[in-house]
Amino acid sequence: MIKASSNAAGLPFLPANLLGGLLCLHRSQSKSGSMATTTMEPESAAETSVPQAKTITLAECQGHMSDKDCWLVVDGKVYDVTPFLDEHPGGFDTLVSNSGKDATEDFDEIGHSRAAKEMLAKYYIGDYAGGASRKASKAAPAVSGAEAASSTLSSLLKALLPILIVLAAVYYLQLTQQAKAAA
Ligand code: HEM
Repeated sequence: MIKASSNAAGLPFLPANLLGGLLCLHRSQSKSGSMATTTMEPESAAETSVPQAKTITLAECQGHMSDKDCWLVVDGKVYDVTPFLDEHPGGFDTLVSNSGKDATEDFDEIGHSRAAKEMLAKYYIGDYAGGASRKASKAAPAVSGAEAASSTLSSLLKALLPILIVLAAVYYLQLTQQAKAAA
């Protein structure tokens, strides 16, 4: 049985301690979650840097936005589609107008065939420094089990918090009534 203690103002410590403990637990969980991410980063960077892909920034891509020199980004990768401009069944202008930016959304919206997706490899020149594009960033949370577990715990605590506050209030009222009855 857990006993409640009182401070100088006669307030019971138990609910506050209970809540405080839970909040600390929550905080330490989030901290360990972020620590895990930072400590794991160099490892995964080392793993991915083995093939030594060139990283290309958005600014670099923006220097290649003409019908003579055309770079675009699809799914976190940069493609120099200059030799393909005249062959593109969707027209060279669609490629030029999608150059110098992340064209993933437009590329996907067209519903390009598997053959078209396989053609991409022919024009690959490096990885996009702007980070994973829409498709890649959607897939990322699914593979991170630790992050998913941490967010589940976080939402569980958020759901429990109002209940704990109500319980603490009821408990406090009971104690004050008992104190009044005893007086
Ligand atoms: C490097 C990137 C790209 C490659 C290799 C590529 C390749 C192709 C190929 C092979 C087709 C023929 C249809 C198919 O097989 O799906 C096609 C059609 C098409 N593409 Fe692309 N494409 C690229 C980027 C883009 C982008 C960024 C757009 C922007 C909207 C675009 C718009 C279109 C359109 C409108 C068609 C015609 C679809 C139709 O007539 O039904 N493409 N593309």
